[in-house]
Amino acid sequence: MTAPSNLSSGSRLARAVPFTPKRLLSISSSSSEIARSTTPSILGTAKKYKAALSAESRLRSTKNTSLTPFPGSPPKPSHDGSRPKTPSTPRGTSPNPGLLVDAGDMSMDVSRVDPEEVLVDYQTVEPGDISGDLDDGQIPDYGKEDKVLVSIRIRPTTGHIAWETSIPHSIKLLPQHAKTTLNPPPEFHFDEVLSGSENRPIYNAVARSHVWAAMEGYNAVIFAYGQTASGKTFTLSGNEEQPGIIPRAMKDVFAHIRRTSTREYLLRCSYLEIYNETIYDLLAPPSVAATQPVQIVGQGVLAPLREEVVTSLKSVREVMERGERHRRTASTDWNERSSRSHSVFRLVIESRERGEGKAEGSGRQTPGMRPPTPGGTRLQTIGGRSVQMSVLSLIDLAGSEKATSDKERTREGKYINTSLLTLGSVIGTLAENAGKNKNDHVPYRNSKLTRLLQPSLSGDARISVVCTINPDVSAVTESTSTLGFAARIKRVQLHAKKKEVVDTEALIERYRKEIEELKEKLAEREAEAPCRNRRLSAREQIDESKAMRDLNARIQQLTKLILTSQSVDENKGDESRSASPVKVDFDMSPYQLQQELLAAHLQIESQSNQILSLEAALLARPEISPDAPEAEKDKLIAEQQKTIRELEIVVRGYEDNLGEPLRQVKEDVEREWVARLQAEVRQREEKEAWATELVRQLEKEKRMRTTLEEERRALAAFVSKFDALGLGGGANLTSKLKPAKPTTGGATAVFAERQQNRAANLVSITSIKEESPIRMDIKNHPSLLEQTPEDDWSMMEDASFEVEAGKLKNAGSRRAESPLKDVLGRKENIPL
Ligand SMILES: Nc1ncnc2c1ncn2[C@@H]1O[C@H](COP(=O)(O)OP(=O)(O)OP(=O)(O)O)[C@@H](O)[C@H]1O
Repeated sequence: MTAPSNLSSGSRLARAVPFTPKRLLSISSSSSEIARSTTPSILGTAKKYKAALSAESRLRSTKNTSLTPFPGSPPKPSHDGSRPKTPSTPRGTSPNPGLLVDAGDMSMDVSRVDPEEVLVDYQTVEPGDISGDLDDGQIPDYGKEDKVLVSIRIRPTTGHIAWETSIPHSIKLLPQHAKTTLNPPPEFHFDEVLSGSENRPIYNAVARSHVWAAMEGYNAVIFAYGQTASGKTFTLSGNEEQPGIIPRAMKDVFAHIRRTSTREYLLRCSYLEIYNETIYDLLAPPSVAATQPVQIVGQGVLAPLREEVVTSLKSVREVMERGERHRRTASTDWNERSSRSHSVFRLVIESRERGEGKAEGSGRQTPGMRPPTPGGTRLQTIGGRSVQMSVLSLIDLAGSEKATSDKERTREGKYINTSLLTLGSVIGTLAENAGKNKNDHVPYRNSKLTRLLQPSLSGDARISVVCTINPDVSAVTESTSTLGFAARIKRVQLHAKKKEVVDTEALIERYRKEIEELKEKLAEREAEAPCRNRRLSAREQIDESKAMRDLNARIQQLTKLILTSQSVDENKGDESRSASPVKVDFDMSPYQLQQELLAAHLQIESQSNQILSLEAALLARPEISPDAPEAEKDKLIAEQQKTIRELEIVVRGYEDNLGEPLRQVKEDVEREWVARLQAEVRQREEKEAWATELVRQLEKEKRMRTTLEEERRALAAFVSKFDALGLGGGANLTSKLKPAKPTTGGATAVFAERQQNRAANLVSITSIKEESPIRMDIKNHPSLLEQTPEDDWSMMEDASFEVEAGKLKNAGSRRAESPLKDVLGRKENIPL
């Protein structure tokens, strides 16, 4: 299906909506004097909502039955001049004094009423509150819990349409309207793409699931975003014929209560606007609102903020009407009644299970006794019935716009555009963080709007966004920008959780009761155990003891839970806290925040230590409550004494039967091993002494061998010299001197004799070795003199090192008288 047919078939299109910007009555717009009453209140739907309106409201609704004039048609002049003036006129000087009186008369300020008296349940909802097309009996599907529900609403136009839509999910710019023909224009896909002037399908598609989620305990936010005059207010507020999301949501709230017979509700609403970066309370008397702007004091916590308790659709209507009257709207070049501020309608829904009868005597406290913390629950947790709390926020953003011909409007437009730009960059960063799993800084603080939305945008709410666009060719740039915003917010990740405040005292009481019951059961089983075990098979006995162990484990677990709940209770201060208790003040300096964080860390640490020591103390103490009967205490003491006696017997038996023999064995073993160790040490010392001696001898013999070698060489030189001189006989000398021939008794003979002596010496050394303490077959081994120092010593086994000290000594002394020494001693006799 294509857009033109679709868009032009909208039910309201018979009354074509010219969208071309027009200067509207420049005098009235510039003077900011257009009465608000020219626009019918969205709540002026007396015919549709059956509940009766107050006389005051009726009077107003009869005045305001005319439809919103479409841009282009001249605004109706103010009849009574009661319209609150646009910003140039302070709100406190509203010319309608009746408004101030109304505010006081009709209000049910939550701080002045007893919440227990204004509870709503299925019995108190009037059938008229839920009649009509909403109560169709279908409970909506909540959709994707972790994603923002993003829908596009295309307003009808009589102009030339630039967009092609494939209802219900996609929209694409017609190629001929694209800035460049290089790339085909992108196709955008959303959860819903809707058109036409019917508000009911819009509500069902984009809001109903979120309203129900809020009733079930989730925070929910529904907001409209788009260019000025694209239909945001029409979508959220609607008109008499086409009530928008807010009135339909309120009707659905009561429809939900009507069909939930098990719970009772406390509903309170507030209405505020952000105008030129200041938050104003639309429900406070204008003089108060003007002088005391609302501050954001913590995550989603606003003060001072008037909250009105509502008990019926009629009361919601009255409250909303009051707020609507105070909203700032003005005629601009594009919209006859343009919202000049962002408006936020909040409904705080608290609920708990319905109890039996009234709350008297059930622990409830009179209002005022315990002042509620800002952002905390008003409803008390009674008798273990926890309180669920959620906030439904319905936000009509001001529209982005170009500079107008009016100075005041241009100034407002700057603020509007800046806060929308900040919203865009916050959404962009959140989308980026979600897509790339990053944690980049999100600039929430750059505008009041984003600060207000921070808890929701951080993921603590279910969010539905309706992006309204004008499909006209003249608005392609703005519509493309709106679709870009819609595409980005679709990527934001949510993780909204139900908020529940638990009545810890009741919980602890419940745990205590369960422990008592379990202990009784355990005692019964233990008492029966002796005779029962005789009857049971081995298998059954195992099962039985497992069951006992399970009972014990459950008792331990419950006792731990009591401790944890108690410590939570001690820390909760003066008010039951919600499950999301962290309230950070945005205006704190980083240093203050650091200090807070440090203090919180220390507190957590000391608490966990406390829990651990308490657990240990609990485990160590006998399992009996202090207020138990004396007989029970005596019984426990007797049992403990019996256990101690048994343990003593066991210990004595151990001593008698095992202690003594074990000691003897130990002593024997010790004695034996000490003797062995000493022997080993002795042997090792002896081996070391022998090795040292051996090394010493080796060195000595090496020296002797060197001396002998030198002597042999000297002798040989002497002999050859001697023979050369012919002194030894037998040698033919050719010299004049004619040396004598060596004779048989000459030097050669002396040399031969000396060689013989040397051999004899060697034999005598060998004989010394035979007496060595080393038991080895020395005949088959070379003597130390014939060995080089590098020779392998490893052939000497340990066994051969049995030292006989005497032999070693003798050998030593004999070696001192070795014949080698004779040879050396006779060296000087050798003729040179
Ligand atoms: N879907 C629609 N069907 C019929 N009329 C519509 C539709 N959408 C918007 N209009 C009409 O167009 C005019 C401008 O709409 P509206 O005031 O809701 O725009 P807006 O986006 O809230 O503008 P602003 O940002 O300036 O407040 C109104 O007269 C409204 O009745």
